[in-house]
Amino acid sequence: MSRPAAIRTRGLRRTYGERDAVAGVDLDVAPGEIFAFLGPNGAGKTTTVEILEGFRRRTAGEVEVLGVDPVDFGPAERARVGCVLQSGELGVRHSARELLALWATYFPDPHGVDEMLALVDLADHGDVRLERLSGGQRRRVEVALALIGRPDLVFLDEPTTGFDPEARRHAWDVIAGLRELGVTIFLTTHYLEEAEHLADRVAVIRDGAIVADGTLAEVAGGHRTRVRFGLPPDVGAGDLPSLRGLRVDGARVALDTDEPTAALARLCGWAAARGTELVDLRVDRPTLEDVYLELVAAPATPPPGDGPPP
Ligand SMILES: Nc1ncnc2c1ncn2[C@@H]1O[C@H](COP(=O)(O)OP(=O)(O)OP(=O)(O)O)[C@@H](O)[C@H]1O
Repeated sequence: MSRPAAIRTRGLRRTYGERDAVAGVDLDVAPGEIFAFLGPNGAGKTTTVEILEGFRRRTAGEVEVLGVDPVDFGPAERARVGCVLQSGELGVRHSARELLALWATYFPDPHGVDEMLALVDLADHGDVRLERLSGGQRRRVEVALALIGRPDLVFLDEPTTGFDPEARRHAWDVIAGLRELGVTIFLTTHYLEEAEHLADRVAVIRDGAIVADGTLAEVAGGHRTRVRFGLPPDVGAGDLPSLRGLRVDGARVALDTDEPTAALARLCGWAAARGTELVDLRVDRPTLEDVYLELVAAPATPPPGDGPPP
C-alpha cells in the first residue's frame, strides 16, 4: 500500500476581506521529499504555510497534514511537525542550549541538545545568549529548535535568510541530511538556487494561485534545451530558417526545443551555407530562475470584476 501524502490540499482558500490571499490551491507533498514553495512577496506563501501548520484558519477547501486536518491538531500531531517561523521571536536573554533543553521537554523522544548544536554548527556558541549571536546564528538556533522533537515533517520558512554563503552551504547539507533520515521538508525560499540545490519538487504560487508544480525538471521546462544567438548584422528575421518555436527579439534569437541536435544542425547548416556566424551562440537549459522569472513576470489575468468601470 502506498504511504499517505505528508501534505494534501484541495481548493485551499483564504480570504481577507474581499481579497483571496490563497485562491484555490491544490498541493501534494509525498513523505520524505523536499518540497520548495516559491513565489514573490505577497503571493500567499506564509498564509498557506500557516494554515498547514494549524496557526491560521482557512476560508474553504480541504487540508490534510500527516493525515490530519491541522484545525484538529493536538499535542501528538504538534510533536510530529517542526516549524521554523519567518520572524521567530526567541528569548534573546537565553542561550541556545537553554532554549533547546527547554524545548526538548515538550517532546516524547527528542534529539540531544549537543547533537542539535553540532548539527547547526553552533557547538562553540551553545552557551552564548542569543542577543550576542548574529542574525544567521540565531536562525540556526531556530532550525535546531524545529528539529529537536524528531519531527516527521518540517516547515522551513526562508531558513537561510541572512546567512553568509558558507553558512548557507552548511545549512543545505543539514537539510539534505534530514532527507536521508526520511523527514519531509516543506521549504519556503526566495533563493532559487536553494530550491534548485535541495528540492525534489517545487510549486510556484502567484497572486494566490499555483502557476507551476512538478519536479525541478518538469518546472524548468522538461527536457527543453534553449538555443540562443545574435542575429547576424546582414540577416533579417525573415531570412532565418523556419524552425518551430524560433523567436526573434530585436537582435537576439532564441529557440526552446526538445530536439536540439536537429535544430542546431539546421541552424549551423544554414549559417555555413550563407558564410555567416551565429554570433555568441549558446546552448543551455533554462535554470529554475529563468523559468520562475517568466512565470511571475507574465501579465496577470485580472480577477473577474477587477477591470475598469464600463
Ligand atoms: N492578516 C492579514 N490581513 C489582511 N491581509 C493579509 C493578512 N495576511 C496576509 N495578507 C495579505 O495576503 C496576501 C498574501 O500574504 P502572504 O503573507 O501569505 O504572502 P507571502 O507569499 O508569504 O509573502 P512574503 O514573501 O512577502 O512573505 C498579501 O497580499 C498580504 O497583504
